[in-house]
Amino acid sequence: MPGYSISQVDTMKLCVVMVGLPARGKSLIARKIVRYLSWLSITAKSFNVGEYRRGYQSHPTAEFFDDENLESLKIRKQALKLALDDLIDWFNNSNGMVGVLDGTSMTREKRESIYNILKTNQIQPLFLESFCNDQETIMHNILDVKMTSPDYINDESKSDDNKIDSEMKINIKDPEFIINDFLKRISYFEKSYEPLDQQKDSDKSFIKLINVAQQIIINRIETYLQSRIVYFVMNLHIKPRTIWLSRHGESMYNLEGKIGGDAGLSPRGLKYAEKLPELVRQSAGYRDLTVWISTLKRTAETSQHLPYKKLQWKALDELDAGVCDGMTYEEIENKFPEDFKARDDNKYEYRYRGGESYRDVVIRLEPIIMELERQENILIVTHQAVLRCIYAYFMNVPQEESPWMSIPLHTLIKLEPKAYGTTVTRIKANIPAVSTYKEKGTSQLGEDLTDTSNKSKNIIISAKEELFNGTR
Ligand SMILES: Nc1ncnc2c1ncn2[C@@H]1O[C@H](COP(=O)(O)OP(=O)(O)OP(=O)(O)O)[C@@H](O)[C@H]1O
Repeated sequence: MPGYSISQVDTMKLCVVMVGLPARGKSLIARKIVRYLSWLSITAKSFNVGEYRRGYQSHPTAEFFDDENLESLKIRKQALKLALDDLIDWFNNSNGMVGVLDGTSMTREKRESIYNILKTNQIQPLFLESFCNDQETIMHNILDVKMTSPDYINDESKSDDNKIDSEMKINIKDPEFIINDFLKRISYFEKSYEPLDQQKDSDKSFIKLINVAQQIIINRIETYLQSRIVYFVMNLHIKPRTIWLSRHGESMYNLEGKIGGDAGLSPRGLKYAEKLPELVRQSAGYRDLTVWISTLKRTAETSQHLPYKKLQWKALDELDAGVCDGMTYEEIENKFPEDFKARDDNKYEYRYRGGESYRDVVIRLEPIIMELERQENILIVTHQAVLRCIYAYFMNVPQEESPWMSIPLHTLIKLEPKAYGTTVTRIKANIPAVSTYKEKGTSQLGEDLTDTSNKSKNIIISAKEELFNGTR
């Protein structure tokens, strides 16, 4: 049986309607909401109105966004209509639960019309405005994401450079042009912008983020799902940060092929613990960071030489194998053959007798993810299954694939979340360890490194690699 999840709490379809001027982080927030909800098994999808508009006008200059330009106004209205149509289709035909309409929804009149269309289709609207008047943040955002926006960058697949150049009559890669053009675009939007207002919009459910999360106004938050979204967006920040992930060093149980338990480290595991501070220093420099470990001995031993503040989290403990705790996979296959097969068939949902499933682990990790969103530089030393779940959140790995990802021992993984993706670097310690990877359909441990057909297993392996030799 799948565990309890927030997806079962509200049955109502919900549409988050983004509101705000360009370069206010709307798309970024929209994508993060979708990633967070999908990780919690809530079917979510974002519909970006700009992408629909690009179907008609791929490289517009600022004047395209002038409301007095009737020709382009028609195109913009059409793009919004197509995005809304697709969103409603998705709710009706793909069991959608939370859709995000990622446009600007500048005026009260436009929002009212979106509100009515959604209500007619039994979809609950939740407006989410990112309001920002801090010029430094706006300029940072333009430099961060708009210099590489498809609006300004030539799409190779269209390969008609001359046409685009003549349409825009500019050098599309000129940064100064992009900044000025984008600022002009914003000024056109400003002419009609009507921010959400506590009095005028008092009948609507809305969240208003002011200057990232300096101030937050919420209005008519009525359902559990809405309140989860409020809580999530409240915790987002835009400061640069890095997250390092490491499994504990090789344990005595790992050597014996046993799962679970609370064993200490093997001699090679202890060597990894000794090398870890150097590995981290090499990657983090002199940044201050906090180390999060589980309550199990092997993570405490692994982190013992790290010269940083440490926090223990029960939620970071390894997936509970219930009655199979302390057994080898071979023993499990002999003693519980049906369970062994059931787990291979659906590893995400399978719950060990008296223990946990991956889904259960995800649910207990939610506070960890929330806290990670709030924090800056964190190193997490934890266990294979837990690490897979955390990695899946940052890298948007689908549930059916995440339990099969390969995360080897004695390897430090560096995640750098950026505006539109996360950079991964894998740093090997060069200290041998057993493989604890179990392929589907066998009880033997070890990876077939020549087999490149298993997409999920290779997700982490394909990350950029850095071999650490301690001499750099
Ligand atoms: N709450 C926020 N307020 C201001 N900036 C933010 C916020 N959240 C994220 N950002 C920043 O916004 C940038 C991403 O901008 P994004 O493209 O998502 O803006 P947008 O509002 O969707 O713009 P457009 O309307 O042109 O599509 C990133 O640099 C990110 O750091």
